[in-house]
Amino acid sequence: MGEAPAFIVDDLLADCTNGSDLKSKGHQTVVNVGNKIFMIGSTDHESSSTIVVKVSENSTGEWVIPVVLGTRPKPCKVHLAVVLNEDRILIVRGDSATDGCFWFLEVNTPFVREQRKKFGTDVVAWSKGVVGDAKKPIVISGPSGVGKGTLIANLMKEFPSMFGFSVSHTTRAPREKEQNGVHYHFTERSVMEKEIKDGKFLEFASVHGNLYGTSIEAVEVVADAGKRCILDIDVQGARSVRASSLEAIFIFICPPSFEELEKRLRARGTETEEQVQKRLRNARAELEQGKSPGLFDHVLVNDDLETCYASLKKLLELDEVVEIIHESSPILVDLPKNHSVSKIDQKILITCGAEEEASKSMYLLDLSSFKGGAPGRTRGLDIYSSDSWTNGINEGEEEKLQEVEVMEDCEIEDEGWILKLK
Ligand SMILES: Nc1ncnc2c1ncn2[C@@H]1O[C@H](COP(=O)(O)OP(=O)(O)OP(=O)(O)O)[C@@H](O)[C@H]1O
Ligand SMILES: Nc1nc2c(ncn2[C@@H]2O[C@H](COP(=O)(O)O)[C@@H](O)[C@H]2O)c(=O)[nH]1
Repeated sequence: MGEAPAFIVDDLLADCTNGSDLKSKGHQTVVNVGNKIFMIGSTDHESSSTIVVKVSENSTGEWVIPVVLGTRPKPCKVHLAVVLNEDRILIVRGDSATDGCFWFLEVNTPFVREQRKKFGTDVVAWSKGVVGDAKKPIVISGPSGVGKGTLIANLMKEFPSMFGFSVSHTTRAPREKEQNGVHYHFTERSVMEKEIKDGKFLEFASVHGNLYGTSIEAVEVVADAGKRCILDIDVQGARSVRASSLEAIFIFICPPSFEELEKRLRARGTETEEQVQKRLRNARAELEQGKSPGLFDHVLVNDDLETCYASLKKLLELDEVVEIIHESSPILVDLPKNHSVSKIDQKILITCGAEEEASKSMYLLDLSSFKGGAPGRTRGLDIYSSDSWTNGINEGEEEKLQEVEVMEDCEIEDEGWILKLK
């Protein structure tokens, strides 16, 4: 039997208050997860550009605003909320195309639990849902001067619509041809330290005397553009990403010899002698760490550039790919206030329009193979509209879905914030 969905406060208010002024309080949903209640949405008196989250312990009834991580969805006229696996809440925004429609509010995932310890307070994290199975991000590491940037530039040039570069933050000064926002976000140390403290970074490390880091946004921007993200980060960063929930492919690039590495670094001519010495000292340690068991999935030796690039393309299964740019046409989920939702296993059926309406439409959201999550996107969602939804549902499940109780009677207490099941 499926779980009951969250309560849509607006709808409940409409059902239960017979037009009292409680109805005018913006759109919020209230959901119970474990011993906590989450209010998601905004009220008329909250002029926020994003959906607000409040949390209350069941026992206290007092609302607090938790630390909210990740890019947040903008408020919308109507949304629905469904608790999934007791650790995240699915939010379906009513007025967006599928690429901005599905959001996950993580309330007790491993990432959130880890952040809660770090902040010493309640933490929730947003992760945008991505329809379809976007390919895993690629982490490329290796000592300075080995040719990571050159290999990445080749990939981006040959497959511009397939790959996007994760633009890191750094406190180092820009080189002559480097552009802010393209090669790096060049940042003051104090600003970057504050942003790290605020949880904006997926990973960061002190590298050759400067601070470098990948913001969550840098990775999300690439995913939003429908591209596969490439991260050029040092071994410490790769270790942090490995420990995070971002599922990626980890590739280590080695030089053919230490002498050749030194030659390339000097020939590049971007560092002072002192900096070259420092980078070479660090390179010895990085080459050792590159061998750490379980850290890298692939090791490539960049001796001849063309050969190494061909090997990189082969392991990314691009050796026989010719880039074709095609536009996808997303399904538009038009979620009116008048909707209902049912859940069975990992499938969510959204019915728009009243039962008796001839024009009612249905969407089936299949979450059975979702992956990833905060920090970053939740990938692998499938959506079927009423014309095609039987494609996404197994034999017998259609009947089971219809058995699910959609709404239950409720009582409103405390101006509609706390809802009690009868
Ligand atoms: N296979 C190769 N053979 C010879 N030179 C190479 C090869 N690959 C890259 N180079 C050259 O080596 C220099 C360093 O390359 P690149 O800047 O790509 O290294 P990197 O690993 O990105 O360094 P960093 O980590 O410092 O950013 C560049 O001048 C580049 O043109
Ligand atoms: N941990 C991270 N390392 C990063 C990041 N961005 C770049 N790097 C690594 O720093 C060194 C030096 O880079 P350079 O541009 O100053 O030559 C190199 O190994 C990069 O891979 C990051 O966001 N996080």
